[in-house]
Amino acid sequence: MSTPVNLDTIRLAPKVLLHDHLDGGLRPETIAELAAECGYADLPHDDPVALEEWFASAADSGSLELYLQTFTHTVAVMQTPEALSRVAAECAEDLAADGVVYAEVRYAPELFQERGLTLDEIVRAVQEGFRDGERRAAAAGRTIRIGTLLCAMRQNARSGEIAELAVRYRDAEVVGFDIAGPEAGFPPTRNLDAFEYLRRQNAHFTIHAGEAFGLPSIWEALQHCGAERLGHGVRIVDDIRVDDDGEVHLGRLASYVRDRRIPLEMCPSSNLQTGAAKSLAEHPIGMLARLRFRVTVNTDNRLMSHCSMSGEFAALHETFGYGWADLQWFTVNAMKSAFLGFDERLEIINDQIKPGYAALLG
Ligand SMILES: O=c1[nH]cnc2c1ncn2[C@H]1C[C@H](O)[C@@H](CO)O1
Ligand SMILES: [Zn+2]
Repeated sequence: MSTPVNLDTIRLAPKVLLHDHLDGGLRPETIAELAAECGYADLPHDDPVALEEWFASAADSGSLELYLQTFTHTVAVMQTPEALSRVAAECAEDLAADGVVYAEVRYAPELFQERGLTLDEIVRAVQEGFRDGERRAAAAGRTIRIGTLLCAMRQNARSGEIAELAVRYRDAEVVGFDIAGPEAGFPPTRNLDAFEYLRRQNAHFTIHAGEAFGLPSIWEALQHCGAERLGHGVRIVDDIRVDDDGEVHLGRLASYVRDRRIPLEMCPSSNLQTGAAKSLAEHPIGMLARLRFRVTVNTDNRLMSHCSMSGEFAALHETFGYGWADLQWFTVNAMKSAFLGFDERLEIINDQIKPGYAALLG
């Protein structure tokens, strides 16, 4: 008999997460402790419970720009190697405890240089933290593997340096590159040199696009920059028309995205906060999944968006009625789209994902 689908059982299901920001997923207690240790006095609250509520409500702003302002406080307490390693280790532990078996976690190294760390010191500290967290998760009976994506911030002009950094650490579990930050006014083509360099290096990258800005940003990300995946990509629905009789028409860009199986890193809770979608029921993920786009489900920022991978799956189950077969489909989509080698992706699909869902399906 099939196991009922609810938050507790979803936690047991193997899950894959491709879009999660390291500086968007700190434990509130850790923020409070790190702030006290490093003398950061500008936290809106010292109490972790109040802090947790503050992040979720401040991020629930209706605009990406306001949402991003909340990161000032997490970034402020992540300026030493010890703090970076701790945050990374806890991230791995928390994801593993939620049943995530493979995650790609991203962050922008350039944000952690306020106290003089070099980019290499930052990457090494985070990688050590992830390895430590993977070991601690294993000791607690959970298997997780974390790949890292390095982000360049769209509003800065350091994408070349960060792309080189990602390539330098490609054999140390840095699996790719991304650009993040405010979308309007900062088209991805500003970073063309970095993307061309990455392509010459046969390196992987995704681009935040089609979140706060429409189709032109998706088109540029794919056709000018060569992105392999789209961070969010929700606005692709602007190129899909549904007639009154229900007939669906895909424009050229939407067709391209679906035909080429371009993975969409969709982050429903985050999109509700930034105004990219009005409600989960109206979120384009429903239509895009129905049309069999390569949809993946992600958290974006577990702290600001007050969510978890299991929570996102549970909300989708409640809103769209998705069952285990659908949740497995999202998970396999994500694993197929990961920036890990083909053989390693296949191993996780065959050894962890399929048996995990088979047991739940009964
Ligand atoms: O959803 C997002 N869109 C664009 N940028 C984002 C989003 N979530 C987080 N960021 C930014 C803020 C972080 O400081 C940075 C790197 O993780 O990425
Ligand atoms: Zn993001």
